[in-house]
Amino acid sequence: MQGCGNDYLYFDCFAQSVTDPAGLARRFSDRHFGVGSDGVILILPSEVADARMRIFNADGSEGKMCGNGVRCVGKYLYDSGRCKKTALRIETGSGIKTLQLEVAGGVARRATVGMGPPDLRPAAVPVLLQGERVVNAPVKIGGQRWQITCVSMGNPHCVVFVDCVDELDLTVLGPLFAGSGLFPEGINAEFVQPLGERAIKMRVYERGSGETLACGTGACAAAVAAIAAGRCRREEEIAVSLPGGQLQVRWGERECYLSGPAETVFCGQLEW
Ligand SMILES: N[C@@H](CCC[C@H](N)C(=O)O)C(=O)O
Repeated sequence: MQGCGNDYLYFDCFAQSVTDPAGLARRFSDRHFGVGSDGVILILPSEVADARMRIFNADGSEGKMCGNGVRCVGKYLYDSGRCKKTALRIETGSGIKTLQLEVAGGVARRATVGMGPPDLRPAAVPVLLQGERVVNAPVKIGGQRWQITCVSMGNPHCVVFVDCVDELDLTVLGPLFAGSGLFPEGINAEFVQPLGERAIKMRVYERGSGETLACGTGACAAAVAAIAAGRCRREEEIAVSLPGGQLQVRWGERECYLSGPAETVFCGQLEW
């Protein structure tokens, strides 16, 4: 399934167990020698919610949360009949997320997720700035000066505002940020071009997967950073344009809400 082109291989673990999800992700995420994906997501039974999800990046590392993935998990639960409810609760590595599905023609097409409160003082902030609110903080990465805003959406994000995202070479910049030594837990780096008070355009270099067509937690982090930096208005829903499509983010009183599509690409069986 994919959400704005952020594609994962999903395994229904209600009826089977996957013993080596990290190895599976490394083997089958490869776009030439595998199936091709940004990683693997396991859909598991939960004792406290309708289901539990675990996300593994393409390099086998485990993430705590995936905004595009959790929408697809909701779609799978509904479409497969495992949980025929439009209001769902999914357990993730960063807590239980609530989902509201939009159904048309008998299948779930879109979902809105309560992503939890953003944290502008995340534990995984750059070592130099630990404990501080990191908004437009000056740092030097790759011999160049940048202003970074750090946001945790259950996973770590570093947001940088730029004039034009299309001009950037993320295959160079992404590894520079990741390898800067500032982010002990690794980092999802979002490069964001403000488009007004209610819209931003962004590209993302994800921890463990490289550049992806979209990142749900990243879209929330970017919108929160744009509001914190005074570039967008908190009262408005923010349209986030990504290479794979558009997501909507609203920073409500208590938490962030992420809305966007969820689509099935194909179903099949893997022999491994
Ligand atoms: N693409 C995801 C985030 C996946 C996990 C991330 N790479 C990490 O390691 O934190 C999303 O849609 O949020």
